[in-house]
Amino acid sequence: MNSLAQPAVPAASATGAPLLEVKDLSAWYAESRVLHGIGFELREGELLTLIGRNGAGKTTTLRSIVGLMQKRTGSIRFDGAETIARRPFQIARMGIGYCPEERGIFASLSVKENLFLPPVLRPGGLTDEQLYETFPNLKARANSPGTKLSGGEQQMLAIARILRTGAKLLLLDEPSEGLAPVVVKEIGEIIKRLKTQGFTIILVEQNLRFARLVADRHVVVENGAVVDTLTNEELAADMGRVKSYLGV
Ligand SMILES: Nc1ncnc2c1ncn2[C@@H]1O[C@H](COP(=O)(O)OP(=O)(O)OP(=O)(O)O)[C@@H](O)[C@H]1O
Repeated sequence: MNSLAQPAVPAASATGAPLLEVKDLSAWYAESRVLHGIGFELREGELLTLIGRNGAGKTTTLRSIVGLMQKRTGSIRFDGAETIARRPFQIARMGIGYCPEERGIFASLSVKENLFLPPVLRPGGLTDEQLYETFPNLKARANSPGTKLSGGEQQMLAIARILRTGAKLLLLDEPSEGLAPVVVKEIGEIIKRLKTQGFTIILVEQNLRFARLVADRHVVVENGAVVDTLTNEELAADMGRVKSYLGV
C-alpha cells in the first residue's frame, strides 16, 4: 500500500473551530508600523493564499504568526490557544512550520544534512520514507551539496524540511518565485498532495495562476490590512477583481 494513502495529520477537530484565528493583528519594524489590524480565519485542511502588492505586509503576517516580529499586538489563536505573546520556539512546538522566501538552504551541507537539520518537534511528521516518496529527486540528490541544487530543488528541500518536524500548519512564502513554469507546476502538485494528506496551508503568492490551482480561498492584503476575501470560484469568475488590487 502507498504509505502516503493515510493522512499524515489528524482529521479536523471535532469542535469545528478554526485552526487559526488572526484578529486585529498589528506589527512594527522598530517604530515603523506595517500591519494595521489584519484579520482572517483558517479551518483545518484549508489552503489559503495571502495576495497583494510588494510591501503589502504578507511576509510580515507570516512572521507574526510564527513569533518572529518582536512588536506585535492583537490576537493569534492556534488550535484554541493564544500565541501572540509566545516565543518562536514555543510556537514551532505547537505545530506551525515556516518556509521563508529566501528558503534558507545551507550551501555547505548536503541535501540530507539540510533535510535532517531541524529537530522533530511533535509527533505526526512525515517519516523519511514518506518524504522521499513525496520528493523523489531529493532522494536522488541526497548527498549533493546545497549549492548544486536548482532553484526548484532548493524550494522542495525547504518545504520537505518542515514536514519532518510534525508541523500541521505550513506557512509557505512565495514558493513559486523565480522558478520556471514547469517547476512551478511540479511544486503546485506537491502542495496539492500535502493538502490531500491533511496539512493546513497558508501560501503567500503573487502568481495568481498558481494560487488558483491550489487554493480554497484568497485573502487580499493592502497596506497592512485585509481589503478583500474571495473563494477560489470567485477568483476564477472575476480575475479582474484581484488584478486591480495587484495593479496588473
Ligand atoms: N526588516 C525590515 N525593516 C523595516 N521595514 C521592513 C522590513 N521588512 C519589511 N519591511 C517593510 O514592511 C512592509 C511590509 O513588508 P512585507 O515584506 O511584509 O511585504 P510583502 O507583502 O511580503 O511584500 P514582498 O512580496 O515584497 O515581500 C514594507 O513596507 C516593507 O518595506
